[in-house]
Amino acid sequence: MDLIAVFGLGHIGLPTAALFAKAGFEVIGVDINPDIVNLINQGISPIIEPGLDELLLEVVKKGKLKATGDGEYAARKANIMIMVVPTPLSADRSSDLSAVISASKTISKGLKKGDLVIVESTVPPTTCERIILPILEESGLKVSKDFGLVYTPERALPNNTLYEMTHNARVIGGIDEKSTERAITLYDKITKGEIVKVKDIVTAEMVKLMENTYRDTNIALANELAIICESLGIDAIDAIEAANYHPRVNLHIPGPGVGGHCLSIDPYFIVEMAEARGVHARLIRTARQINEEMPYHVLQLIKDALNDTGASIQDSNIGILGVAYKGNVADTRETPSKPLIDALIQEGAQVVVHDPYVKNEIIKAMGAEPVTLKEALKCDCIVLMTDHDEYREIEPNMIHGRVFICARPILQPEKFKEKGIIFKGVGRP
Ligand SMILES: NC(=O)c1ccc[n+]([C@@H]2O[C@H](COP(=O)([O-])OP(=O)(O)OC[C@H]3O[C@@H](n4cnc5c(N)ncnc54)[C@H](O)[C@@H]3O)[C@@H](O)[C@H]2O)c1
Ligand SMILES: CC(=O)N[C@@H]1[C@@H](OP(=O)(O)OP(=O)(O)OC[C@H]2O[C@@H](n3ccc(=O)[nH]c3=O)[C@H](O)[C@@H]2O)O[C@H](CO)[C@@H](O)[C@@H]1O
Repeated sequence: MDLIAVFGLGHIGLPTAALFAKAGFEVIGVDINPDIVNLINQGISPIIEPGLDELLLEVVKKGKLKATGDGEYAARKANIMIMVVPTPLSADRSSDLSAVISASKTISKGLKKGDLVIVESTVPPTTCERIILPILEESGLKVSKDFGLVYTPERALPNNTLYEMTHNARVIGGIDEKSTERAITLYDKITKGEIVKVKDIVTAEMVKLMENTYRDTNIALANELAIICESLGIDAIDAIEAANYHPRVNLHIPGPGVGGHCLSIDPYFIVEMAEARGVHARLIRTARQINEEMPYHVLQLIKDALNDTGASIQDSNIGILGVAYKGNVADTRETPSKPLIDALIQEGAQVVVHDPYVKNEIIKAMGAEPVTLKEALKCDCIVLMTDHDEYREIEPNMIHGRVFICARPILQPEKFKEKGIIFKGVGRP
């Protein structure tokens, strides 16, 4: 049986490694962070994800999954290498492929005849052929003749990762038929969903970006419609719900912006590649701009609501509910709460934060003071930014301040307004 090395033991790499280990493979997990390696070798997951704690403990106890910081050793031992390292944006919004380049160099040092390299990291189209392949060939081996190369996007939804990783359709595109077929046989061992073979590696890279761009663009549409509904004095959530009764309409949910390591980044990978070819991805770029401006729309709602009470941001304390990028996760990457907190602090507000999932040190690093929910609800102005389930239980009598800004449509405005609370929300009249 193939020995698999997974490079990058994060939100996607760790569940992937654990699932292959559970399927019976010997798996070596590689990570450059020694704390992550240590925790995993004790069977402790550094990531909060339903079902992962139990699965990890089981495969580590059985000796099926071992973590290491020594990538070269792992590459020499394994015959299948899966790359799931991060691909963030640089400050100028171009792709930062430094982790992909570094992992490719490590794999190249241990590459052997007959190996298969699989890329799962989300990358701009052509990255596998243009950047990863030449590094792998620095080994002296030739692709197709000596080793295989495949791109397969991961599309699991955080907070439902294990289910979606095994049940979603899996798209696979290889550098040649042999690579593709070998990857199909491999992923078939952990996939109950359909396996979709695409013609080439660039198509597979592009599929991933198209999916997230579709979602980001649709959320931008919902956000723009929400702002228009606010100006009309009508409830965008009611309107969207009614519109979605149409059999061919599926409007998304407006909110305070789009966060996470995927939707807020991946569309820029398309923009980057399009621009390099002289194509202007106008819609995709505009959608990003609309979503990135949403935290400042929330800021305006706060200002307007405080103004209604004769107060201002400078003399108010603000309680933010939620800094995770979405409900019921601990991930704060690209969270819309961060630009809002920055803007509030810059305008002189006292900012406290409650988040049941996010560690206090992460909240402090954002420049805010972590507090309990009870304390946050005592603030002059409360701003609900994340749709954690816990916040769905908030009742008007739990609130001490007069202003409640609800950036997610998870509470009924009327209930709060009836009690004299100034309630404003994205898309709410
Ligand atoms: N998080 C998601 O929901 C999701 C879903 C689908 C695809 N993706 C893509 O998967 C990739 C990984 O995302 P993630 O959310 O798992 O990231 P993550 O930050 O949670 O994990 C990445 C891990 O890789 C490690 N790492 C960095 N450089 C390394 C190197 N050179 N060698 C070995 N390990 C290294 C880091 O220490 C970290 O533990 C990204 O390209 C992302 O776009 C993410
Ligand atoms: C195409 C798709 O489904 N891709 C998924 C996505 O996972 P994700 O967790 O990043 O996705 P979302 O849940 O969409 O959240 C993103 C942000 O958008 C906000 N949002 C969402 C819906 C809405 O109607 N209104 C909103 O405002 C939400 O609060 C949050 O900030 O990318 C992963 C990595 O590539 C994929 O693997 C995974 O399949």
